[in-house]
Order: sequence, then structure tokens, then C-alpha cells
Amino acid sequence: MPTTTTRASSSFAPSPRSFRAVRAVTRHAPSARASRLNVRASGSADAAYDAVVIGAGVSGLSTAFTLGRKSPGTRTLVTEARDRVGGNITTRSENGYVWEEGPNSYQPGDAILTVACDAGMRDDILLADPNSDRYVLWDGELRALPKDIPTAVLGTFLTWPGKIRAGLGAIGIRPPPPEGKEESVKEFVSRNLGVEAFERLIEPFCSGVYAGDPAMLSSVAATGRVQRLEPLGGSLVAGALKAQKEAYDAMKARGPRDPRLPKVEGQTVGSFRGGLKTFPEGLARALGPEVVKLEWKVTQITKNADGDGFDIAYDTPEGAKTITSHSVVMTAPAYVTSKVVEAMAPAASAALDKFYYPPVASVTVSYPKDAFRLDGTSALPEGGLTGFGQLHPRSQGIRTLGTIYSSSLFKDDKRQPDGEFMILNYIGGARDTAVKDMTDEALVTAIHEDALKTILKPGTPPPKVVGVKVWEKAIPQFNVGHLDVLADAKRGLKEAGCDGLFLGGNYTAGVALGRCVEFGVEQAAELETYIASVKAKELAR
Ligand SMILES: Cc1cc2nc3c(=O)[nH]c(=O)nc-3n(C[C@H](O)[C@H](O)[C@H](O)COP(=O)(O)OP(=O)(O)OC[C@H]3O[C@@H](n4cnc5c(N)ncnc54)[C@H](O)[C@@H]3O)c2cc1C
Ligand SMILES: C=Cc1c2[nH]c(c1C)Cc1[nH]c(c(CCC(=O)O)c1C)Cc1[nH]c(c(C)c1CCC(=O)O)Cc1[nH]c(c(C)c1C=C)C2
Repeated sequence: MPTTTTRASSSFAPSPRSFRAVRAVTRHAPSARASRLNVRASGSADAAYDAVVIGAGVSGLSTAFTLGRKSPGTRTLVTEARDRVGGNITTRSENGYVWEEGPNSYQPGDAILTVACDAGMRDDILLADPNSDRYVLWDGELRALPKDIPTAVLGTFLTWPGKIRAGLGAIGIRPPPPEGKEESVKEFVSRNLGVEAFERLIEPFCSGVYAGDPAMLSSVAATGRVQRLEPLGGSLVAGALKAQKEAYDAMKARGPRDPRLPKVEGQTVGSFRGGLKTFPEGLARALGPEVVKLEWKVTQITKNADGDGFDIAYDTPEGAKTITSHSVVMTAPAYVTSKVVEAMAPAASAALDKFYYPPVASVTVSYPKDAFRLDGTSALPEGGLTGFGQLHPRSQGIRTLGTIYSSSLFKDDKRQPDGEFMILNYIGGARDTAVKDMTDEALVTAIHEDALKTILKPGTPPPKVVGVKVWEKAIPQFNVGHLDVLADAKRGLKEAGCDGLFLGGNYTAGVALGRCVEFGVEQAAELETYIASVKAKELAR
């Protein structure tokens, strides 16, 4: 029997409590509403807030936290539809297990580490063993992804013809980029590095980051840091050298690294003591309950009658409310934002509705430590697996996209009972959307049968089920055309006169947690400038 199962989409499912609230309330006419807001002596409605951030995932919380630190006087509110903060970050704990239902770790860039230190979480940061291997299944064998160029050249990950093709392509001996055409990841990588490198290295990477289809993902939008190397240097190698120089110069210009930040080595990834949710909960605590409002579900945003901001309508546990703000940062998913701006900015709404979020199920199970085969991966002295996890290219006959070795990743933070080893399996994605209709039992059977083919000893009985979560709309796909659609959405807002409404969140920033935080920090600076300009105009009136 499962320890726990949850089935919910990443979109907000209203609680029975908020349904009751919606039915009970009589909506206020605009004139009555104005009387509930700050009213100036002149009688016009004053904006109650300088900035309202919608969504208390990492993007929204990082924006609000940074804004609060940079401009403490700013009247800021964060509103969240669910009864908890974190958004996709959902760490669960029960019966001696601590497990992640959404993201499992982050790349420890300076932005996320700095925000964590600023919010008092320095001692909670966990960094995994920098040598943790990522394995890719190929021809029945789990092969460690090469960590550097010498390992890629000397190792067995690619065949000799594959290595030669990739090497020649990387130095620029390959077909030129097509003029005026946005390439998919599959087209870009196959052209630059050859089909073998694409199939063995990049196709599984697209699963392990987007649960996506590399024939649909855009090379410029989904792998921008790699894609830009070709135009930067004329080839991937020349571009990488130039990018390295740029990064070195930028580092020198920034000055010495903040001494509070932990040293980041090799391929390490990060988490927090007690799981990833420690981070959003710590940010929400630092902001305080007056700033972070839970179960406040935005239903509509309109421009306010005075033209100096927005009216934001909510369903809340206390009934319907409308507040006003000079600026709004929308970090809810694109399909939510599309609905709430529809009346005010129909063209932006239509663009936002185009972003695609496929379903992904995360299935966490636990086996006795000695259930694992010790070939393919190295063994802990007492059994079990070491490393980060494994990915399964679609061509290899395994339905599960990949498996995280949860018990090996952050060993110092005990997350399962003694004698057991817990793994987190992701299944579904853009090329297997049927997972959203599978029962929890069918999902567990699917991942167990796959694990028997790769890491379990033959005959291992079914696992203890720790938790099953189906994300019906999991990760936005940065598919071909993504950047154009995003530009259309921004243009639609501008043309509808919505200056002061900013689009944020993972479909704008990038899907990595670290990137969402970095974007939140950047957005806070943009907001600060915008609010200052609104206040200057007010003073001049
Ligand atoms: C299964 C899975 C695995 C992942 N693995 C990783 C990983 O290992 N590493 C990594 O870096 N990233 C990973 N990601 C991606 C990462 O988790 C997300 O990109 C990131 O958490 C997005 O944060 P966000 O704040 O932009 O959006 P969200 O987390 O989606 O936050 C948006 C918030 O808006 C709220 N909201 C929605 N509607 C309304 C409304 N009407 N009114 C008010 N609020 C509303 C939502 O409830 C939510 O809290 C994974 C994602 C998934 C789904
Ligand atoms: C199989 C499904 C998924 C797994 N993780 C994700 C999905 C959809 C989501 C995800 N994973 C990573 C990121 C952030 C990327 C970043 O730039 O920081 C996201 C959104 C990190 C990541 N995970 C894997 C790789 C190769 C990367 C890139 C950076 C790094 O090397 O750390 C590998 C990997 N992901 C998953 C598994 C099972 C796996 C195994 C090796 C699950």
C-alpha cells in the first residue's frame, strides 16, 4: 500500500473552502470597492500597494524578497492560490521518509546561494558530492556521462567514429547554420556534433531537464548558453573559448566572491536541510505573514480607472477581494496568466495560452539496500547505488525517463529508514502524455519493471511506495517559436497599455530553479526603477 499518493496538476485546484467563499460572496461594485481602499482627500482611489507579486513559487518569492531588501519602504504583497508556498517545490515527509515530488536539486549558482544566505539559510544549504555521476543507459549498460573533454575523448561513451564526428563538428567542420531558421535542439546538435552525440548525450539531457521532445525544443530558447557559442566564435570550441574569456572578465569586474557563499566544486548540485521546501518557506518567513497571503487566488486583473495601476480581483478564504497596485509581477504559469489578463489584453492572453506544459509523474519508491545489482554503477560498502541518477534515451526500450538515486544524493540529510534505499522515478513528458490517465498502481508497476531491467537484482519484489504525484501540467516546453510567442505576449500587454505588469516565472526565465531565482533578482531591480518612476510622476502632478 502506498505511504501516500497525491494527484494534482500544477495548476491550482481550489480548496472546498475557497469554493464556499466564492459562492457566498456578493461582488462589490467599483464604487463600493473604492471605499475599501485608501482614499485620497481628492476622493480618487490611491494604490494600496506599490508591487503585488502573484505566485509564491521560487520566482515570486525571490522577486519579493529581493525587492524588500533593496527598497524596504516598498509596499509589497505576495499572493498565492494554494495553502502553501513553494509552487513546484513540494518536499514531503512521512513515516521516516523525506522525498521530493517536484524538483530534486538545483545548480548552485551565486544568485540562489546569495538569496539563501540573505534570508538566513546559510547553514541549511546542502551540496552533493561533486563527483556524483549521471548515468545514461545505452545498449543495456549504464554509462557515466563524461565530466570533461578528455573523458569524452578517451572514454567509451561514444564510438570512435562518433568521437571523430563530434570533434570535427566542434571545431567548425560541419554544415553551416541554416539562414533565417530557428533550429530544434535535435537539428542543432546533430548538425554540430553528429547524430551519435545527439542520441547518446543530448536526447537524454532533454528528458532530464524538460521531459521534452528534442525535435520540438528550440536550440536558442532551450539551450541558449550552448547555442550562442556557434555564432559567438564560428564553432562550438571557438565560441566556448570566447565565452570563457567573457566569464572571466565579468568575474573580475564583479570583484571578489561573497565570502558567505559555500565553495561550489565540480558537478555538484544543491538542496537544503529538510529538502528543497526549506528555501521557499525560509523566504516566506523572512517576508512575514503580512506580506505573503495564502489561498488568495487571482481571478482577474484590470487597469484601474485612474490609469495609475491595476485592480486585482481575488477569491480568498474571507470572500472576494479587490486590491490595487502600481505594479504587478505575474509568476503564475502562463495558462493561468492568460486567463486573468484576457479581458484587459486579449492578444497577450492568446499568446500566453500557446505555451505547452506536458504531464510528468514522479514516483518515489524504496527497496532494501541489497536489492540493487552492483554492475554498471559502483556500490556503497553496505550496498545501494552511488551517484546522481540515470537517464534512459527513448530508443533504449525503457518507459521511465530517468531515476534519481535519492538516498545517495544528499547522504548527510537522512531521508529514509535504515537498511533501505529510496529512488525517485520520473515518467511521462512530451512524448508520453498517457501517464496523466494512469493509476498510481500502474505507474508503480511501470517504474518497477523498468528498474528490474536496469538496476535491480532479478526477482526483486515490488517496492514500498513512498509517494506518487502526477503533474498534469509540469514543465513549460521551450519549443521552437518560444521566444517569438513570449515577445508577442509582452507586445500584447504593451499595446493594451499595461505598463507596470511584468511577466515572470519559469516560462519567461528558464526552467532551472537557480535561473528562476536569478530572474527574480533581476526583476526586483526592474520593479524598483518602475516604482520610482511612478512615484516621481505622482509627485510632479
Ligand atoms: C516534476 C518536476 C521536476 C523538476 N525538477 C527540477 C530540478 O530537479 N531542478 C530544477 O532546477 N528545476 C526542476 N524543475 C523545474 C522547477 O521546479 C520550476 O521551473 C520552478 O519551480 C518554477 O518556479 P516558479 O516560481 O516560476 O513557478 P511555480 O513553482 O509554478 O509557482 C507559481 C505559483 O503560482 C501560483 N498560482 C497559480 N495560479 C495562481 C492564481 N490564480 N493566483 C495566485 N497564485 C497562483 C501557484 O500555486 C504556484 O505556487 C522541475 C519541475 C517539475 C514539475
Ligand atoms: C527525467 C525527468 C527530469 C529530471 N529532472 C528534471 C526532469 C524533467 C528537471 C530538471 N533537471 C535539472 C534541471 C535544471 C537544469 C539547470 O540548468 O539547472 C531541471 C529543470 C538538472 C539536471 N538533471 C539532469 C541533468 C543532466 C541536469 C542538468 C544539470 C546537471 O547536470 O546537474 C539529469 C537528470 N534529471 C533527472 C534524472 C533522473 C537525471 C539523471 C541523471 C530527472
